[in-house]
Parts: sequence; structure tokens; C-alpha cells
Amino acid sequence: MSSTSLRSTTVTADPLKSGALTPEVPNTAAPQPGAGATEPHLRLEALTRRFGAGAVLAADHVSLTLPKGALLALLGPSGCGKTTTLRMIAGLERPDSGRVVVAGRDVTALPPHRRNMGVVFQSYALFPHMTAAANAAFGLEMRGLNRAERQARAAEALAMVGLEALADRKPRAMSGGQQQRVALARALAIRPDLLLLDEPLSALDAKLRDSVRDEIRSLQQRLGTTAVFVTHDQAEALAMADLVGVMNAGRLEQLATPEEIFERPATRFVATFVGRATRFAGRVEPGGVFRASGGGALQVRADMPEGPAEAFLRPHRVVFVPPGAAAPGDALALEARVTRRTYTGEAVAIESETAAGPLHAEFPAHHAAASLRPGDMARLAVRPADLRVFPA
Ligand SMILES: Nc1ncnc2c1ncn2[C@@H]1O[C@H](COP(=O)(O)OP(=O)(O)OP(=O)(O)O)[C@@H](O)[C@H]1O
Repeated sequence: MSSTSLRSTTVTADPLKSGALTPEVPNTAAPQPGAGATEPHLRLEALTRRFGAGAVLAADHVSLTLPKGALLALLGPSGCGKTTTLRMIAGLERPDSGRVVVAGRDVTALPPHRRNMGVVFQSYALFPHMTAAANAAFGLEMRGLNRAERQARAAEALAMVGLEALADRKPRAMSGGQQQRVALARALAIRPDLLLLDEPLSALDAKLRDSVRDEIRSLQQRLGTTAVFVTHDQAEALAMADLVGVMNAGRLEQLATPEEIFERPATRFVATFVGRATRFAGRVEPGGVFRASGGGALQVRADMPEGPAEAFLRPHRVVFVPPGAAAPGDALALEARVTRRTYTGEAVAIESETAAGPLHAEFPAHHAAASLRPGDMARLAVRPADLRVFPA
């Protein structure tokens, strides 16, 4: 495990010096916006958990900090360790090593019910024989609240999720979205220090998912509750979160704002897992020149080590050069033969073949490039500042 800190992935004023290169990414978060000098609300310190007699490293020195009131989405493919990390925060899983600190208090050794965290799971885990109100009140009794207080809190929580009218209904007489809102009410009724959500939308159909997603986000913001949300759905993570933590094989590869994750992925994995990208194989030559295997070279960053490399480019960063016009000064113009055009309403995706390899581009539907058709030739340009280059 490296102890070096993440290199800044901020694009410098000099476009020739852009491009991220992170040879060794420590499993530690970059500094976060808003965290400031104050104690973060949640701090994970090198949380590690193995399973199967040590064979599976489910969480590998996961470290991060989260400011109060922020929503963190843990994003990654199946089996990357998101749930294990969440369960360690909740106290449902003991870490082999590492610490969980909430508001400056080390809670690592505390059982779940002494952490004051509200947890919402994928399956709503409601008690079928109990009403919505009784389900929402579950968890309050063991916190020593009397009956009247419990009822008041449950009613308040059901009102928060807009279900006060259904307080006497049992789960089977409710829709999936309503049941998930009862589960959310139960988690909020304890007035948690931390709200933990494990794929809470995955059992809902696509339309409901969007509305429950918006409800969770606006409620979390309105209440100022700090939250950790586990998902494998990148659109969900980018749309909901203040910070996204991308996990891969037990490691936290990058922790940053959704924009930063999308525009400036810190690792190859993040560049390929989040969003679409064109991948150029090639090598970095002396002086930080990236040369694509198929041809074409761009000055990307002077301090990059030489050797085999891959460059990633987001589709919306491709520049269309109208016939007769000049490409932007520092850009590499490629002669592209359009192979496919896909209209998606707001945008048009243009697939093409170039000397540097296949290129995926995306333009707003009203853009001049949107009229390109398969078989057309076009000049498409790549600006060095838009390439993210990593050693292969
Ligand atoms: N109780 C357990 N016993 C053995 N192996 C486990 C256990 N829990 C998790 N694992 C393994 O640890 C790894 C991480 O699992 P985890 O559930 O945290 O991943 P995940 O990212 O949440 O995946 P998913 O999105 O599929 O839920 C996987 O390889 C998984 O098989």
C-alpha cells in the first residue's frame, strides 16, 4: 500500500500540461470540498475486511472523510466491496483493521444499535404484520422512548416521506415505492447521525426509482442528514451525490465530486467504469507526447513517464471541425469516417473510424455535426486538455 497522496487531477492553466497520471493510487480520498479544517462528520481510516479465510479482500484500507450534511455515493461493480464497507460503517460487520469515526467519536467497537445510524436496505425488510406506523416506530423502543414519544416520532417520520395518510396500512397493501418510503421513515425516525442506504432503489421499477431517488435526495438535503448511499448505477450516483467514491476490488479508487469523477477520472478503472469514453492505445514518448498506435500525437504532459499508455476521451469533448475551418490550435484533427449515428432526443452519438482507432463522439441534437450520416467523412479534433492518459 502506497502512502503517497493522490496527485491533483486539476487541469492546469497550461492545456499542454493537463491529463491525469496516477501511477500508484493510494486507497485514500483526495481532500474534499467543504471539509475545510473542521472535523469531518464521518471518517473511515484504512477499513479492511477479508473473507473466506483471508482469500477475499472485500475492503482494502478504505479511507475517506465526509463533511456534515453531505451525501456520499459508493459506486462500483458487483463484488467491489461497497456493501461490506457500508456494513462496517453500520457496525453489522467488524473490520479486521481500521476505524470508523463519527463526529470525532470512534465507534468501531460499538454494536449497531449504539451508533445511532439509520439503515435502509435493498429489500425493505418491513414487518408484514405491522402497520406503516408500527414499522416506522420500530427501533425507537430500544432507544428508551415512551409510547407517546414513539408514536409522535413515527408520525413525524411518515409525514417526512409523505405517507401520513397510510399510517395504518400494512406493507402488503402498499406499492414497492411506498414500502421503501416506510423503510426510509423507519431509518429517519431515530434521527440518525448517519443515514446508510444500500441499493435502496434497485427493487423499484425505473419510473418509481427516479421519483424515490429525488425524494431521498431532497429529504436528505432538507434535514441536513449525512448519508452514505451504495449503488452500482453510475447515473444514480452522479445525480444524487455530493461526493462519489468509486470502488474496485476492495479499493477506493477515487473520491471526488460527480463532475470531477466524470471529467477528470483519476485512474483507468474510473475512466472506463463511469460514463463512455474512447480509448486510444499508444505510448508516451519523451517530453510527454502521447502517440496513438494508429497514428497521431499530442503533447499531453511533460512530466509523464515514457512507456505504453492509454488515453481516454469523453464523447462530448470531441470537437467537430466544419469543412474549411481550422482545428483548435493545440488539437489533433482526425479524418473520421462515420460508421453509425444514434439519435437519443437531446443528443446525437456519432461513431467513426479514424487512423487512431474508433472514436465515439456526442453532439447536442441541434449541433451542425448532428446531421452527419454513416459513410460521411468529417474532421473531428481532440484537444490535449481533454485526454486522460494512464500508463497501460
Ligand atoms: N459474508 C461473506 N462471506 C464471504 N465473502 C463475502 C461475504 N460478504 C461479502 N463477501 C465477498 O466480499 C466481496 C465484496 O462483497 P460486497 O458485498 O461488499 O460487494 P458489493 O460491491 O456490495 O457487491 P454487490 O453490488 O454485488 O452487492 C465479494 O467478493 C463477496 O463475495
